[in-house]
Amino acid sequence: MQTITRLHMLRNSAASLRRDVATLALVPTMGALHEGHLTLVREARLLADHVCVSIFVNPKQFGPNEDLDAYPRQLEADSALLEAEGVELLWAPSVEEMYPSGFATSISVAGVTENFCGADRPGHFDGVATVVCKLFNQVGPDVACFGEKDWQQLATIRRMARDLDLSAPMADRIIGIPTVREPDGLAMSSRNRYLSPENRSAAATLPRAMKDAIGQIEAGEAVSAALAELQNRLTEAGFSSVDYADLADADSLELLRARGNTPARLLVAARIGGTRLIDNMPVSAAPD
Ligand SMILES: Nc1ncnc2c1ncn2[C@@H]1O[C@H](COP(=O)(O)OP(=O)(O)OP(=O)(O)O)[C@@H](O)[C@H]1O
Ligand SMILES: CC(C)(CO)[C@@H](O)C(=O)[O-]
Ligand code: BAL
Repeated sequence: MQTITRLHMLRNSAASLRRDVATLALVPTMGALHEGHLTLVREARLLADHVCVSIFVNPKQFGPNEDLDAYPRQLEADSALLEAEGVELLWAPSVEEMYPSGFATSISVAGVTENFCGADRPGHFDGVATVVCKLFNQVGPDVACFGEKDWQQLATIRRMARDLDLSAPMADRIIGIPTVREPDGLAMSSRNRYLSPENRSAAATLPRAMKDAIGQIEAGEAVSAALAELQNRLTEAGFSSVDYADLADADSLELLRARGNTPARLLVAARIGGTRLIDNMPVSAAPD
């Protein structure tokens, strides 16, 4: 595996991997890799001849009081994991390489970013869209893989790719990979390592309570009652706040007050011991 930190070298290496008819998949990450990321890498391997993984802790998607400085950085350990997966290219630019002095452009996607993390983290999705557009242009992948764990992020990137007619990758080659979970159901996340053992065990209430709420909604119970019960269970388990717990149309992310006849998603963000956890799960459409 080649590790590259300078853009002119990336362009040569990515171009040479794509020579002939070979295809290239990109898996964008912020590092601190876990099985969720490695699952994306394995799926990417099935979709293209070569895989490039990017590791870049993107300052533009962190708010002023968020964990940019504390975010785990472990390039050597990550590199060894990727090497073992047979990844050909690791793109690990510095902040200066990604955002040279004078950098002045931002991509803003309306609509899908309006609620949920978009409302709680102002500017977050502008930062994500901007860096992902740059990563696409830098690497020029045929396909790119993202986790469904970050459902709103995936919807934002797909919207951007459609709206800007991106060709590397085409919007329909932006692939969502189902959330990889710990044995107790908690979605894997680099931020789980912030949790104390006590909070880590309480955190498993999140996916359990979400599943139960979905069961109630699918059985015909009022959405508001199911969501209220979900919030109570999180509070009882030791979550200090619930940033949001809502039902949305799975594609547009418009809020739904009742289960409709299109696929929906239950999305939750909640804090425990200072750590903000997010999760989302499908809610099937109501039968006609
Ligand atoms: N448990 C998971 N299952 C599937 N994909 C995942 C999982 N966790 C992260 N990903 C995906 O990996 C990619 C890189 O995510 P990132 O590096 O931010 O990791 P993360 O674990 O989500 O970190 P954070 O704790 O910052 O949210 C994203 O597309 C993300 O959706
Ligand atoms: C897509 C991403 C790599 C952009 O920085 C990041 O938001 C992430 O890791 O999910
Ligand atoms: N995986 C999402 C990246 C973030 O929370 O900034």
